[in-house]
Amino acid sequence: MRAPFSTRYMGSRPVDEVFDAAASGVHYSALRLEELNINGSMSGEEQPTTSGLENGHQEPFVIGVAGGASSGKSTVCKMIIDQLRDQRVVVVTQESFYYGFSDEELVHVHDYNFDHPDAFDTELLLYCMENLKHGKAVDIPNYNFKTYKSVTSARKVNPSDVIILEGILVFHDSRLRDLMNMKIFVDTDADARLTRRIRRDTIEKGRDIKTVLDQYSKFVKPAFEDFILPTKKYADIIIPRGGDNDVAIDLIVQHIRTKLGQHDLCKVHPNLYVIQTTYQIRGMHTIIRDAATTTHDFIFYADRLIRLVVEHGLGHLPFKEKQVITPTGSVYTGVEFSKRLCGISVIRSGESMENALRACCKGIKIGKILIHREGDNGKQLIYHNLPKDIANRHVLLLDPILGTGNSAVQAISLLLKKGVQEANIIFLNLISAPQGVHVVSKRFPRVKIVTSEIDFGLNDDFRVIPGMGEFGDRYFGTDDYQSSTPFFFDEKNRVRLL
Ligand SMILES: O=P(O)(O)OC[C@H]1O[C@H](OP(=O)(O)OP(=O)(O)O)[C@H](O)[C@@H]1O
Ligand SMILES: O=c1cc[nH]c(=O)[nH]1
Repeated sequence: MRAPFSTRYMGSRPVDEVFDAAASGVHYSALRLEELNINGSMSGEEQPTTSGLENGHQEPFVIGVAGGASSGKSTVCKMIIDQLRDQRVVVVTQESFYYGFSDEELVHVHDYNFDHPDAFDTELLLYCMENLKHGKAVDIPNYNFKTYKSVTSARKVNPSDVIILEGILVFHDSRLRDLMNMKIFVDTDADARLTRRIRRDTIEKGRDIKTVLDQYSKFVKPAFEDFILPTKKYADIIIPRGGDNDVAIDLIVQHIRTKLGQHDLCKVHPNLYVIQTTYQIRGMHTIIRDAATTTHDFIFYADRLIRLVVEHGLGHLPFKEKQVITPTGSVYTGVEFSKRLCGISVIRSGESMENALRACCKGIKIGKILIHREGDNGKQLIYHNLPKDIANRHVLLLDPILGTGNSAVQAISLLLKKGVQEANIIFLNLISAPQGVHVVSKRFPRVKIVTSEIDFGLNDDFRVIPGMGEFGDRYFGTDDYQSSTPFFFDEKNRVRLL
């Protein structure tokens, strides 16, 4: 239903206010990274804990791009699309959802506030976005700016890997916000927005400057302050200077690419679980991947990430329903953790994950496997010490890197030989290369792989790219280079010391 015409009128303000800076004067760096809470730890008798992080990989990645009129939102969208050229991207603009005018209403069109939330058919927009998010094609209306009429079912939009919803008020309705995986606010200062508006409306729309300034002071500026600016607080990323900010757009595209890489791999391998990324997780990865990070910091941040992966992995264990009586005498119906577990670490890097597992599962038995690297691509099993009753246990296999997958195949083959059920193995790691995921999943489709990031691939030395170098050397302090050692990347993207 179209909202009452009158609710979309607003009081006018004098033209001389037009040139007041609407920007609050608050300075933002290129990206405001939202800090998200990560689950803490728990303990208990060999008790795994569940993680709040979900593996929501089946749906398209929805990006909301909001900001004042003429702030450069469509330029930002275009730059994102251009850089994501190998992905299927669809753009939905909020402007398509303007209510059309009846002939009687057209008489008052100059008193109409096009920057008010009620100017849009938000219910229809929500319906379309929900359908696209669930993989269904939709018909998007077409609003004609010259005739002020709306044609329903004007454009068929097919579901896509990435959906960008762009418009001045796309963050206004919480139901729309909830559909978005990433929210970007284009934060261009008021003078720049007004200058662009004057240029666009006088040159492209043939309007005179007085009409443009009148509309700005009467509707555009107040609506920006009352409705658009207050939605900035919902943004995950704020881009100052809009499309001129190449650095911010590069970072956004890189982040989307990472998400989409994981997304595709998860579609192909239903046994792969990538913990849902947050800027906290990206921040920790940024530190451990940095060649200049000290051993001390590497251990600290690797440990934090390992803890998250362990918590997430434990969430895949079976459980039984259990009822307890609370101190209020009430019944709480909950679950009981599976008790028959063990950890198996692949020496030596996997040993770095033992403490996190012990911290979550008190008293857990931990066995070991040593696999020797023969050349770079061959692996040989050298030693193992496993719990005697391992065949009756769920096994959490610990190794922070899944590269070629050769070590994992050796380790899993041994576990199966010892009678462990394939479906009872959960392989926990921090970084997986797609090659390793394919190898392990093809050979052992029932083994669950839980990881925190999927990288691009392997280099000629079978090192994960971009990776983090030799995990064991960096964690246990046996790496050659220190943060002060100068290095460069050779033609094969390997770190070389000077
Ligand atoms: O998937 P892949 O190609 O087999 O590579 C992964 C293996 O490489 C690392 O161990 P590494 O041989 O570096 O030994 P370390 O843990 O003793 O440092 C890692 O801990 C894995 O075990
Ligand atoms: O990149 C790699 C590959 C295997 N093992 C590591 O530690 N790093």
